[in-house]
Amino acid sequence: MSSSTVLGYPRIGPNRELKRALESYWDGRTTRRDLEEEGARLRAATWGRLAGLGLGELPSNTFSFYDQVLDTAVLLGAVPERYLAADDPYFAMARGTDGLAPLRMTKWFDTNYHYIVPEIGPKTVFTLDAAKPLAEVREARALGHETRPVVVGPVTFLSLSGALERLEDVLGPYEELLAALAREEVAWVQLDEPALVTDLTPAQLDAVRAAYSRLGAAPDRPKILVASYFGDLGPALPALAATPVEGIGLDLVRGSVPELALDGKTVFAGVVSGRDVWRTDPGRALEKLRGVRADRIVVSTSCSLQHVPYDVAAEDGLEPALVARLAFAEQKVAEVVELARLLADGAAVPFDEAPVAAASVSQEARPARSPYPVRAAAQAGHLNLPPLPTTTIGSFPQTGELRAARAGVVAGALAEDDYEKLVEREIEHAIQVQEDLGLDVLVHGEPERNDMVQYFAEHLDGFAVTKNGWVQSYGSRCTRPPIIHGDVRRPAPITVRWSTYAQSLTDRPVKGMLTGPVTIVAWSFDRDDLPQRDVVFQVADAIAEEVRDLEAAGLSVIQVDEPALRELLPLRAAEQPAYLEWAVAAYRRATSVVADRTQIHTHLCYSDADQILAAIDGLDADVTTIESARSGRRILDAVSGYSRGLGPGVYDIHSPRVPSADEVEERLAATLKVLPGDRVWVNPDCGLKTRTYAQVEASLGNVVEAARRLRATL
Ligand SMILES: Nc1nc2c(c(=O)[nH]1)N[C@@H](CNc1ccc(C(=O)N[C@@H](CCC(=O)N[C@@H](CCC(=O)N[C@@H](CCC(=O)O)C(=O)O)C(=O)O)C(=O)O)cc1)CN2
Ligand code: MET
Ligand SMILES: [Zn+2]
Repeated sequence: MSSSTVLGYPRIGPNRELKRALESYWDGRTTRRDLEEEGARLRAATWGRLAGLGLGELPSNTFSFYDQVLDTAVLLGAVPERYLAADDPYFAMARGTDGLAPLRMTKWFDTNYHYIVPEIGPKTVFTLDAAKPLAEVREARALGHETRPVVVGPVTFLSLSGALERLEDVLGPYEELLAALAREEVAWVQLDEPALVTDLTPAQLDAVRAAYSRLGAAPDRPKILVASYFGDLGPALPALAATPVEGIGLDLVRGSVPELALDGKTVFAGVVSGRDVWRTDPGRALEKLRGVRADRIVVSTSCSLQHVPYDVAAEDGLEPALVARLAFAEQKVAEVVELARLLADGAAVPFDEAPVAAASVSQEARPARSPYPVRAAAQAGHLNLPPLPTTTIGSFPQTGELRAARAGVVAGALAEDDYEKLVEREIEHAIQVQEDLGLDVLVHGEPERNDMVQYFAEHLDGFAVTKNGWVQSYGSRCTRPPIIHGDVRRPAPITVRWSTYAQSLTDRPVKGMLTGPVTIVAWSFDRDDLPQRDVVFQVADAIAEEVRDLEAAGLSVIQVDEPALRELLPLRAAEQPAYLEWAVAAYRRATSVVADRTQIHTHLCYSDADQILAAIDGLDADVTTIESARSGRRILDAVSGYSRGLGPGVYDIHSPRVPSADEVEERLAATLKVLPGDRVWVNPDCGLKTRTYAQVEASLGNVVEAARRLRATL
């Protein structure tokens, strides 16, 4: 007999109820109690929905007020001492307070979800605090649902914390957790181990064996499901199979059906993708399910559904032909249930005719730009910038007025013309602020954009956008990833009118501002009938047209952002060089169309730029701005001697804190120790859209001041 389950479910709420509850609590408009109550309502609604759809086994503890890795740190008692005195230590770790920087945040594997990086030192004492998973189990039970609590497993938790050597110390609390769940008469627990699909070091592989041999030997415990996802387990599969754990979760969408017979195990077979929005072909899924050799099969999703929106039924603006191909979380749950039924019935289901499209990508090679020194000289003559030029990453604060106005246009309550006038006023304001502050290369501030990817998707053929397809990116922040369903083309210029309007207001250079092809595809749901590379190249050609038009319209500096370049890096090292080669080629295809005197900037965030430095160099941008404020030394060491313009961020924009001029000066001085003064740019870590104008003006004022002080010393 087969059953059905999902590894996790979205938690932001079908109408972003959690986002609103969090932000009103953070603003002091509601209490912690109100927030808890909203959380309970959302969990109850999710369990009710999953049970109503006929799902066999329900997960719990997949809800979080901020992030599941942070929740696991709390579960293990790994709360750094300095946060304990805060009013709300949990959110102090996640977001910081006036006097306290938050913990670092970074990307969850190759997704656009961000987790909080636990801070674990040699002295961190692990003590179990199982309140949250126990409370969720009881809460669900009171509603009539038995559940399988989900917790990040020890190997992934410690690998992401850079503290694998603490394995022995952390296993005690995990054992106590198992015992507590056993006392609660919980049948199964799910330990998430996505780190096992990456290239494991011998130490990590030993850790897998040690951890699951020991937890498997615990006397009183629920059955253990070790859930892997985002790829194949590789050598971790036989290692796990040799331990006493009862269940192994396999991603059979990214990974393949293993040869190994998993005798004595239950396989949670992830045949419904948690990473895309396409319906599952039942014929193919059944073939995979029938290929799995195990004692028992539970039909499942490839990973948590937290990476897809709630419900296709909430969309009324999409083409019916597209809707027929789509499955969001609700629809995916129904698919899992139906596949379990078909498998149990031994039904014969034919394959869909998989449509295989032909890529309409021109393969014509573009001439490379002149060597950097030639370009640099042409640009210096043309732009006439001071040493240590100051700039920003592109976005200025997205005001409530702008958001409300966009909502008004969508609702038909505000005329397009009035909206565009508002955007122009916003640009005038941003330019005025930058001139007053004395910045050197200005931006228009991106007020016309709801999001740096969705905005482009709305103006390109081949993309569909949703009204309510929100997916959590971090904390209360969400995106609506566009859906790529056809060949990408640019029917008309997109940003030119806003950039030229901004340039018309000032004598200083304004940077045109575009999102790069890799990032546009990475933060969209990709089509499933073309290789990703071909789709990225189509987008690159569309962006190249925009770059050409911006140059022709008189913009001398054009930034093409690629913050997701690192994100799409395959998890297995063997696949990385091929990816980096085409990703870099796509970027050059988008940007190599300009004259020498036009300066191309790129921007990447996230602190592990050092891992792909060769690729960043390969982009061949004249100026690269990167995040570095929270990982300063390491990044500076990595980029020392970089041969083109570089702007390591001088302050962290994720926090409302205003950096002092002294602090910025110190960072700049450190940068000048490793990079020649004529190459260094001065800028924040990333865009300013999540900040307020008051914060931005104060911070940038200090940045300009620090740059001036240091210029005097060059
Ligand atoms: N796609 C993407 N991924 C990214 C980033 C990014 O900028 N974009 N940055 C990095 C960090 N991730 C981020 C993800 C989201 C946001 C963010 O600010 N999201 C906004 C939503 C942006 C948006 O789509 N805004 C729309 C809709 C805004 C909205 O909520 N409107 C209200 C109505 C308007 C009102 O009265 O306020 C509603 O629908 O209820 C708009 O401005 O038009 C949010 O969650 O608040 C920031 C960073 C990495 N990944
Ligand atoms: C996540 S990277 C953001 C780049 C974009 N130009 C901005 O300033 O918001
Ligand atoms: Zn950024």
